[in-house]
Amino acid sequence: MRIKLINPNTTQSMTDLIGDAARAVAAPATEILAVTSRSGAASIEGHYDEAMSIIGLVDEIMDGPAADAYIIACFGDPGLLAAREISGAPVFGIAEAAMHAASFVATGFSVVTTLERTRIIAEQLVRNYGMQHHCRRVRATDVPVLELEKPESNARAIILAECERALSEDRSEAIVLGCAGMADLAHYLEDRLQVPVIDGVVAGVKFAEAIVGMGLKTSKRGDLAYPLPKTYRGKLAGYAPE
Ligand SMILES: O=C(O)C[C@H]1NC(=O)NC1=O
Repeated sequence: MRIKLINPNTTQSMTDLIGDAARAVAAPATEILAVTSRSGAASIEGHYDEAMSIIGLVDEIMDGPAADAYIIACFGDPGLLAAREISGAPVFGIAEAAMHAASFVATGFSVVTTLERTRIIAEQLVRNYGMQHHCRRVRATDVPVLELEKPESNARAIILAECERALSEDRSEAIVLGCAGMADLAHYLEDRLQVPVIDGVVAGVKFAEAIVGMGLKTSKRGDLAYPLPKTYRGKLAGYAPE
């Protein structure tokens, strides 16, 4: 099967890191196609960045070789429901996938993400996904997304310390990494924390393999049916549903 992993920000180095994490766990028969959005923000850190990322995400679903499943590799799961509308193939957001994976291996988990403003967005996702009974707390580290890959940011140590506080203060038994750019930290953290540390990229790949393997596709009844044909005007005229 082919899984298309879409980084909706426009930073290729993050896509490379995400693709490596996905390929490390993909089954031998799974092809991982990791792509970077061709339009939008270098990093997605807020509602406006998320909104502006959706056209680039849609382009990646509409263009190029068809995939058996799509993964939105951004912890805000931007455009997840719109992507499910336009795709027959299953679409996964890494936040939703990571939270469900954590709920299978721990009674309670904490999310450790980047900025305070994305912490608030992640809290909204917890409620949207019905994870209030499993997620003990969402924590911010104040490490900007693009600083994660810079050794001088000391991101590893900062994130490890926040995870340790989560285990001691939140009564959590697992950690969800709240940014696709943390995908390379899961083993480092798990070795030191001795609890499950879930990266949504990995969770997304394995859930995609399972759902596709079950022969399931996105329901085209109700709100996830293909968009209604209509006229679009202005800059988005070319995106009119046919
Ligand atoms: O909101 C965040 O901090 C995480 C989110 N932003 C981004 O560009 N990739 C992400 O996973």
